[in-house]
Amino acid sequence: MPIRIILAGATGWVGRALVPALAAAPDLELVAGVARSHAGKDLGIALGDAPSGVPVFASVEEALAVPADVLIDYTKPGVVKANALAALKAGLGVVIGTSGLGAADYAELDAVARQHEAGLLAAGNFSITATLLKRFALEAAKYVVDVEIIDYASAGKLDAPSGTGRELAEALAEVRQPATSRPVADVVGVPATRGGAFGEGAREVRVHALRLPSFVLGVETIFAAPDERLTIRHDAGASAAPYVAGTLLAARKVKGWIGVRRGLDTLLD
Ligand SMILES: NC(=O)C1=CN([C@@H]2O[C@H](COP(=O)(O)OP(=O)(O)OC[C@H]3O[C@@H](n4cnc5c(N)ncnc54)[C@H](O)[C@@H]3O)[C@@H](O)[C@H]2O)C=CC1
Ligand SMILES: O=C(O)C1=N[C@H](C(=O)O)C[C@H](O)C1
Repeated sequence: MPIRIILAGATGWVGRALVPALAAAPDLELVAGVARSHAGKDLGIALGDAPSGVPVFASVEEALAVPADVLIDYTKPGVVKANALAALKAGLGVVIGTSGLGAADYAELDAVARQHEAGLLAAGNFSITATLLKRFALEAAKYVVDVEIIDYASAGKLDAPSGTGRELAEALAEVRQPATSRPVADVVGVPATRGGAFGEGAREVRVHALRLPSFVLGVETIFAAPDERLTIRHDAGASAAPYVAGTLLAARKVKGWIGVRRGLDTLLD
């Protein structure tokens, strides 16, 4: 029997790239979409295609009336947590692509997921190359003490840092060695220019978020030692294609554990 999927954000940039991929996957079945502006319509028609038989609801709460196994969420930072909580409480597995949540949110979601014996996979970036950046950066942090992150995105992006940059910073803060840079409390001038911090004390990781026209999403991880530097950088292109395969992989796997996992890297060998 196929895994039944509710897709929140079904008419968005990523959502509309997932719809045909779900339709082409024999082991997955899209049973409902969520998109406030198209509620009550057939999803195929909402996307300008032939009727698909998939209903569109205004909220995840309403869509949960349709029997389903997994919620995929690509909506907005302000709504994703409530969507995930509703789905976990209904016993669904949850796949989160939406950015904006951090370690404290995921700790809360983990408690609810365990209470309801459900799994959740959140990835700041479902593309394979961005996932490799995280893997390589975590490896580099074993050998190089100092690291900071630059997070580039479009002028209109709601959240800062990006989901990609935040997941990377939080993961690096878990494994990095204490920085050699001057503590921010000792900085003369405008300390905020040293960026936002994830983690504690000298092990915190500083993220510098740029929001400018022409960028989609880029994350630059800069490791430095005396007289040398290593830069590991990922740049997203203009289409949502790179996120599709990773999202579907997560939807296939997420019923296989209880609690929260963060990062597509947790599903790779
Ligand atoms: N993890 C990853 O690999 C990626 C994550 N993202 C993140 O995914 C999120 C969505 O990105 P896009 O598709 O570009 O956004 P978008 O703005 O194109 O689409 C958002 C969708 O959410 C729906 N929506 C908005 N508010 C809603 C609500 N209250 N209830 C239900 N649906 C609602 C909209 O109708 C729309 O269909 C962003 O946070 C973005 O940063 C984007 C690309 C890749
Ligand atoms: O908002 C976007 O566009 C993107 N957001 C994701 C993030 O917040 O990391 C990543 C994706 O490449 C594009």
